[in-house]
Amino acid sequence: MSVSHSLNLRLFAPPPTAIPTHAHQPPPTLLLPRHRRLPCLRASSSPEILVSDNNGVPAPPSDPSSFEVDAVTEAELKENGFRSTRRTKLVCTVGPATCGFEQLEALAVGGMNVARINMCHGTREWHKEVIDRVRRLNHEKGFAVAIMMDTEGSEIHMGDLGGSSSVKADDGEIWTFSVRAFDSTLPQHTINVNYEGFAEDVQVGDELLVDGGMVRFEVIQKIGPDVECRCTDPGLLLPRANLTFWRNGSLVRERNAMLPTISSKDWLDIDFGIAEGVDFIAISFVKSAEVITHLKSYIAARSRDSDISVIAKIESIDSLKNLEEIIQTADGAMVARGDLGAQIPLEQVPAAQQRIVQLCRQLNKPVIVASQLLESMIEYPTPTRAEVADVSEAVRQRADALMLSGESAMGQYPEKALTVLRSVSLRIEKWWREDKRYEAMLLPSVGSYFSEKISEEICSSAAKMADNLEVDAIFVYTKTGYMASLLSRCRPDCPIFAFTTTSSVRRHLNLQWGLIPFRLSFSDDMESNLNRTFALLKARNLIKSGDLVIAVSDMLQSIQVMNVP
Ligand SMILES: Nc1ncnc2c1ncn2[C@@H]1O[C@H](COP(=O)(O)OP(=O)(O)OP(=O)(O)O)[C@@H](O)[C@H]1O
Ligand SMILES: CC(=O)C(=O)O
Ligand SMILES: [K+]
Ligand SMILES: [Mg+2]
Repeated sequence: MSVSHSLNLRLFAPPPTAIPTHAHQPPPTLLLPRHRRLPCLRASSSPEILVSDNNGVPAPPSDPSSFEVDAVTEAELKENGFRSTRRTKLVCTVGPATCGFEQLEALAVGGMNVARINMCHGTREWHKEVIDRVRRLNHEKGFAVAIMMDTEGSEIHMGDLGGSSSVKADDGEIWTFSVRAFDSTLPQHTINVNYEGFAEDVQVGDELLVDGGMVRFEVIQKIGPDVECRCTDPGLLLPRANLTFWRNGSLVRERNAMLPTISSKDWLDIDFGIAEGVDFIAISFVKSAEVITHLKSYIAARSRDSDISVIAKIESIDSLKNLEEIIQTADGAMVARGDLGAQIPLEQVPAAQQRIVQLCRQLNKPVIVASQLLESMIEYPTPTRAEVADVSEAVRQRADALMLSGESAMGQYPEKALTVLRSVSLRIEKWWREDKRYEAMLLPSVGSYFSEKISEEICSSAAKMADNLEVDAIFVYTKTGYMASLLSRCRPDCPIFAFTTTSSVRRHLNLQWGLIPFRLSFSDDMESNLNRTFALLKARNLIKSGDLVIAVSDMLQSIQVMNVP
């Protein structure tokens, strides 16, 4: 059976026949089976994976076989079929444990969708090498791994540990926190602090928290630029770990509230990110929406055709206060639980996470849940049960992406940690589909223009139809990626194949839930696009005759339901 039904909603150029221009108007036109009327394009003998340009430059539209999908997606689709592809996306922080080409390749093969570089650590030259390697990987192997640059932000943190990757602080030990610049090696039990005003601001009796309480000290004495502290909660000190100090049970933040969100060093890093053409810039310690607006206009002025997305990291009390407008202004958000847990009581972090994830979905912005998902795997090859439960909860909340930090940057088992994220995501997604455990979420309209509202209606209808008809996949043809994001937002049961014309949009879509992005040069003629896609996918055994597909497009604003011929 090869049946196709189509509903076309055209806003700007209505053809002579009566075509409804509004969802509330007369019933959709049901056209006759399409593929009987159409010659199916023959698949070229073996359509090559088009090597990615990786700078967002579309492939020449004249190339008829231009089609880009990575080997891992391809293998996954072939092995397990559409239904069991992973919907939750995975972000890996790249550090000394994973910066080599083979290590990066292993992560890409393991499911890394986005590589994060943290400008708190390493030099720009180091980061440039990582970016170049990821680019090469995309170029040579057809991956679409996006690059996210994370700014340092101007919070108080420790310095490097004189070359050590970590140092143990034991109970009762006396450590010196100092703003002095030591020119040779650090004296024993001494930690550098980056903030000049540190010794002035802290008081004897204050509690000093490293990484939000992973290690705790009590301030016992101030001697000029040095602050002597006693370790009260032992643990591992990591280079450049964040520091907060607490007095009478509250966070002391008058001083660091004066520090700018984007420091002068951050601006240089941002210039670097723009020059390198990273896909996402994640801004640490965002306090208000203004800083996002400011950064976006800076990026726009610096690179006119840049499509760098700005991700707001929610990791401070102020960001929670201004949450809605921050998310509204940004292109996405990160639940940065590491620092967030240092600013609000730990028991409030889960509720904050749930609120941020829900709000992002309502506002149609991708959201990443980050930090300590598999913290114990920095040292051990298996996660704790509690960590698996935490990952499951983030997947169940249907966050767009999960992120590894220390686990992939400097841990001993980066690939194993990624495997855990992948297998837990797959299992929970399956459980949730089979048991229909999700609560329906009210998704308010987000578009400002009528055409955007039509797109929203089309996508929510298509997603609902896909669930009710149990289709195998939704195909979306989208130049900007907007229609794909609207479909992803509906979190349908089936995967969404997103066909887009540029590598840059393809990489951006790689952060969003349920999207399998392909680069394909297509035309405004949906019938020929569909036939070409079917031919290309069939030639690679990615789909087969009879698969039920819903296709939508942002050029035509249409919905079509059909069996693959
Ligand atoms: N480029 C790098 N070079 C060296 N070490 C790194 C690098 N990136 C990360 N790390 C190590 O991995 C750990 C965890 O990384 P992560 O990106 O979470 O940093 P973080 O310092 O906790 O800051 P943030 O709050 O920005 O996440 C770091 O504390 C650091 O020890
Ligand atoms: C990711 C990050 O910055 C944090 O958790 O603090
Ligand atoms: K950072
Ligand atoms: Mg942080």
